[in-house]
Amino acid sequence: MFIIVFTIYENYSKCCSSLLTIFSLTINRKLTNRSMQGSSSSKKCPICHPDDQHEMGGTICCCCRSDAEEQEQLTSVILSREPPPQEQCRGTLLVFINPHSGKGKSLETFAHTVGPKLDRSLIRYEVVVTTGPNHARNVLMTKTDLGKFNGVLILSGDGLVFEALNGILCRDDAFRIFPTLPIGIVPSGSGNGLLCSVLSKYGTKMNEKSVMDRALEIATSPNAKAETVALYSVKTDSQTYAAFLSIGWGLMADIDIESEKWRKSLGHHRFTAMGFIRSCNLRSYKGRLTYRLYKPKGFKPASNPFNIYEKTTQQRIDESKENEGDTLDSKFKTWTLHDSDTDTISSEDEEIVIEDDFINMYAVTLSHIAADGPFAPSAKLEDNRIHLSYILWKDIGTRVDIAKYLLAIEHETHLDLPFVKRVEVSSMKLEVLSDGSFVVLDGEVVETKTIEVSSTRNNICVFSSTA
Ligand SMILES: Nc1ncnc2c1ncn2[C@@H]1O[C@H](COP(=O)(O)OP(=O)(O)OP(=O)(O)O)[C@@H](O)[C@H]1O
Repeated sequence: MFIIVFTIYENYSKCCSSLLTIFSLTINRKLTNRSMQGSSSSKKCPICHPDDQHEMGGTICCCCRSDAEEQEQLTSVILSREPPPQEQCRGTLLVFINPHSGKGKSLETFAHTVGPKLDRSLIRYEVVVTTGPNHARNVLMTKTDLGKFNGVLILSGDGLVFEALNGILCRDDAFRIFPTLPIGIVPSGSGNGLLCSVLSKYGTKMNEKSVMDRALEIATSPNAKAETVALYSVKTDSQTYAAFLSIGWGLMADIDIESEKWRKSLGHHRFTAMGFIRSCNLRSYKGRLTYRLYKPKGFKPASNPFNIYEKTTQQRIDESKENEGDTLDSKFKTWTLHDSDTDTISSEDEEIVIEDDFINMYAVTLSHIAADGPFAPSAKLEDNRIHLSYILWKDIGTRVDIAKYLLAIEHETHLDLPFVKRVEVSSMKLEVLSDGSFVVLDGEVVETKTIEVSSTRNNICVFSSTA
């Protein structure tokens, strides 16, 4: 009884705080609009004041301007900035801005904060404002001068990072580019697990402001460093992907995807609100999960931090070629799987198969999936093991257990609950045997009935600290 009351109370208070957030955002926007209206022109806006249309020359105020117009204006501010002189500049970034990510503030963040800071740091940039899904992917897939950049900066969430990496994966030089082209993130999306995992390693507090402040500092610093983050090979019914964060199916995947409609209004509170609804309306799904337990097999992953502006990507590629010699070139043509086919399979390496009714299956490769507590506290950036956890229908008592599980995630105690099974694996395969849920890879829905994930010895590099 206590738990029910407590659960309702906690969720109720969180819902209230979310409603307050919406309320304050609305008020804030109205106040901002009003103050801008007042200051912009003494003549009245012809849309706000249709009766005064006889008054010629009034400019349309910002609350009447469509989002598209606002975006166009911010884009032209960004594109018209004078770059620092080539001879003084420390390096160049390729920047992707998704104007619709999260609360839709990324253009504003770049125009007013990131751009001016990069200018002061003498860092040049080439900006791509993404016009829709696959824009960033196509640019990275086909760009012939990627080698001239010191890094890629992304103003969006994990979704655009995933898309960018999979654009690179389509290139012939993908496995040369991954470890030499650092990815920086300014958190503008609603899910920023990669950034939070990186920042938490250096003790940044996991709240929206601290994460944003630190991310801005690193993204615009001439002393920024990048370090290794493990990359995973994923095969679905029809495609191969590169992934860095998570594979979900069942409860948590549903919460993530079904709450997307509240992305703009609730921000990250959308997970709490949908979690509450879904634990009241619990569903289970039939599936077959096959995995192999992780063994280090002599692999010792390292962080390998380096200064981003000391060399361009091409210089880093050339340097690694010199150090390795041409004989190893084939290693950079495709994935280097952790469990190679040539390994002798011992009895401990055997695959374990579970066919059952699942409530949740969630596997992560990094510590954080969002800016709250870590989902897998023992996960390390460079380490290539997959932290798999799942809940079977037969193992839970009542649906209160699920509410307890969702609340426990915030307090980092979810993995200690008796009905949560967890294992560290080097490969896993999920076969979906009933409809109704989503298969979600790094926060993005993938249309498939089978998904196979393998640890690899490949890595990307991510902006992580300042010297
Ligand atoms: N201009 C655009 N309009 C609509 N979608 C876009 C645009 N540019 C990129 N996208 C797509 O939007 C998705 C952005 O996801 P991302 O995680 O970066 O942001 P987000 O706001 O946190 O989204 P989500 O909450 O869905 O994860 C990517 O899949 C990308 O392909």
